[in-house]
Amino acid sequence: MSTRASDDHSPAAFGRIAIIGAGAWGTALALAALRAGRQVVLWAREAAVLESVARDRTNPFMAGITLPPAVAVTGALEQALAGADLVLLTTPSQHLRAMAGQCEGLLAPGVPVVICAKGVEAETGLLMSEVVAAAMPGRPQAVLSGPTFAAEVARDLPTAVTVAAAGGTFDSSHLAARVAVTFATTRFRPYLADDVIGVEIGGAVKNVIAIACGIAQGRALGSNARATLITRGLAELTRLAVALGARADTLSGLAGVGDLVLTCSSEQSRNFSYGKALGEGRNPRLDEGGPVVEGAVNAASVVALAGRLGIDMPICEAVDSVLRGASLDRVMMGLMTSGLRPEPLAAEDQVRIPHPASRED
Ligand SMILES: NC(=O)c1ccc[n+]([C@@H]2O[C@H](COP(=O)([O-])OP(=O)(O)OC[C@H]3O[C@@H](n4cnc5c(N)ncnc54)[C@H](O)[C@@H]3O)[C@@H](O)[C@H]2O)c1
Ligand SMILES: O=P(O)(O)OC[C@H](O)CO
Repeated sequence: MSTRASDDHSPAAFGRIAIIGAGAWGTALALAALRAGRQVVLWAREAAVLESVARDRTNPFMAGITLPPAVAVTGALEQALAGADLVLLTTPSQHLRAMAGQCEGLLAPGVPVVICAKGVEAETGLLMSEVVAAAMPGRPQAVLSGPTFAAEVARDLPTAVTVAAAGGTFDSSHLAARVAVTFATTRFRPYLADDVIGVEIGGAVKNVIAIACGIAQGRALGSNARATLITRGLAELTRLAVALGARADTLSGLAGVGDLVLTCSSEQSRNFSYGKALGEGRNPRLDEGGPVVEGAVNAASVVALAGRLGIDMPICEAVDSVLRGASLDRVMMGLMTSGLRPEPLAAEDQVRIPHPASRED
């Protein structure tokens, strides 16, 4: 049984949490909040989820877990938000704007939201925090990210996350600090950050890199290839984050390296598994209404965002090309034979030596 971590100087925890989106992540976070002693209402969009919960307290998005009666589940958004003092937005990235807009019309002023989706909006190239700022003007917001397979959180396996919110020192009124104490237990440990952009870019881009690692796995390219993709993937997401105003060291934290390593190393990851299927020469389907594969949905928007900023992201570009139908072997050859360059981030744009095996340099 988990116990709540608190002390006399703790920021005030939020008491009643509305979780908007009963996919795997919303379901897992509902259990985490309940274990931390909070009242929880989970909003489900699908009739099939509501029927399944009514029948035997299970959720098709989270196999093998029985929801305790204390997690209230409803299909009525107004009911879910009534009396909430904190709202978690757990819908996938491309639906966040619409859900945030619906919530805004129903939610009391000043109630903060926590963004739990990882991605970049396809139509606008905006980060999730920017989407929410547009859909919920002036509303306090935080981002929760990090290495978190929902199924492990649901089973109460030890997990650490990053909670980021803007605003200087983490005093007791800081939103990140309040969200952290709301969720902290002996099995779920939040860390605080104020670099919202860095945290968001880590979560959005690692999904694309995980597809590349899955492809390498499916192609049996070996462990060296995977370590290279993770390391050079980190260089890519750090470059993009810094260009957007983030701090490079944020990307060495849980929401950067932590999530990148997790997602790039495990078939539990939907992004990694999707890439593996591609690498094996299969044609995996992205089912409307099925489990979300954010990297496949977001590769093009990450590449477009990087392009607008003039940031070189060869691995993300390679994944985007493969998703558009380019030959895997040609794309891999392109990655291996691009110009030779220094490794440290700070110097890598300064020198580019033509690769002897490439006719394009
Ligand atoms: N599953 C995880 O392990 C995990 C962990 C951390 C973060 N996340 C992130 O959380 C977000 C949600 O992922 P998930 O794993 O809970 O999803 P999921 O694949 O388990 O479920 C799909 C979700 O999409 C929702 N959905 C489908 N169509 C919709 C629409 N038109 N409008 C609104 N909602 C719609 C469904 O209701 C459901 O909540 C993603 O951005 C994901 O990257 C997931
Ligand atoms: O299963 P994935 O690939 O969507 O990854 C889930 C989480 O983002 C891991 O932190």
